[in-house]
Amino acid sequence: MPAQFGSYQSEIYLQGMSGVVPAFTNDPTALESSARELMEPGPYWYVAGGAGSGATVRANREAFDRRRIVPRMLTDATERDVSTTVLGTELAAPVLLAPIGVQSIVHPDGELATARAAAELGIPMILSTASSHTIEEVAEASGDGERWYQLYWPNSDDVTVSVLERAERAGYTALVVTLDTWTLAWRPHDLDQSYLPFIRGIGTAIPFSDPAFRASLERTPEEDRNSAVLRWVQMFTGVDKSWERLAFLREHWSGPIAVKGVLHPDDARRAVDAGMDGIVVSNHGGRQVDGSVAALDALPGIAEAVGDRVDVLFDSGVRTGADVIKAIALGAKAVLLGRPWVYGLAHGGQEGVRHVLRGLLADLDLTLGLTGNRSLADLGRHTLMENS
Ligand SMILES: Cc1cc2nc3c(=O)[nH]c(=O)nc-3n(C[C@H](O)[C@H](O)[C@H](O)COP(=O)(O)O)c2cc1C
Ligand SMILES: CCCCC(=O)C(=O)O
Repeated sequence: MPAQFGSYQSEIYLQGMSGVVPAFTNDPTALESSARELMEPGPYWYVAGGAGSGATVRANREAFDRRRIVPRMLTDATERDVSTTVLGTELAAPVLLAPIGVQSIVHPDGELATARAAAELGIPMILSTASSHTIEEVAEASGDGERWYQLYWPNSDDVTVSVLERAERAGYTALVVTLDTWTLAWRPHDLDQSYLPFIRGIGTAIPFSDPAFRASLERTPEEDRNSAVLRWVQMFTGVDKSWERLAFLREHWSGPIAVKGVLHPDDARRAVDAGMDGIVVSNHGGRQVDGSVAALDALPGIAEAVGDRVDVLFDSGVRTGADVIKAIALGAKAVLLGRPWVYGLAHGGQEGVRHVLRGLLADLDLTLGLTGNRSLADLGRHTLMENS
């Protein structure tokens, strides 16, 4: 049975007829504005901010706005199917939750709330290595939901193996290895806060939970929390790796592996040569290289370079159903959604995340139909027109 996400709109009509309006706005821009009012400035700017002048955050949106969809008429798109398969996982819609760290600074339930909302809707959550709840706690919260794990590749083989084994034992199937944050970028908002929000969020779980990591410390996190957090940052960022070293991860992870943060077609080819199963075209939501190419502008060249040898995923700037359609038309199999559901989390924990995801899925389904398409396979470069 194809999922009929568009029926969400009918639910809203019915609510309206009984005089009830939704608890949260359906407008992503308004949701971000009210999150800004709700959240403390430190956590808000940690989420919303970008590297340097913010040029890449803006470029990501500009690249979407520059491309327009050309709708087709009388194609009988009354029934749609937005399902797809990515890295061996069957998805009801081409959407996953991007890995987002330290979610407890946004809402006390953090990753647990997000995992529950994602599982309710059948959307895989990619759990960040920088999670403020442990791998095992989040796995339990996700029930029978699909689980993917994101790796910040530690500068210690023992810790790497320990973290990967824990994730596999907890039922995580696919691995996403983030390449673009081997050190944190120049982020003025966070520097102005001395990274306090991040330190607060990371201190709640990670330094305390991994046995191999604990063994690497001179004093336990309970004795010296600040040193443990500092050690975490040094160990989980701090060192660039090589393409050849990806073989080590392959040895220690039995499921599919994707690399995240690829923006150049030659790097995409290297990922294929290194035996990766997927690539996430991403500039980390504009948080790493100020002035970087917009991720959407990098997507077509990469999709062309790798063909169907690996699954191409995309993130950075997706806000609406139309954005998902544009990314798929340019060669992505699915997209990762970042900040919008974090603002949902700020508004109402699990309920807020669910609200954002349901809205996006309904918008995608309706917009696909209204553009005259019945499935994702109908989309391609012909779907879009580029404005200069
Ligand atoms: C607050 C925040 C924390 C993030 N933490 C991680 C992380 O722990 N690991 C990771 O690979 N990417 C992380 N990212 C990047 C996202 O996975 C994703 O690439 C980005 O948010 C996509 O851009 P968008 O927010 O514009 O949709 C983070 C992004 C934000 C906004
Ligand atoms: C070590 C970095 C963790 C979070 C992250 O990826 C981000 O803030 O963008």
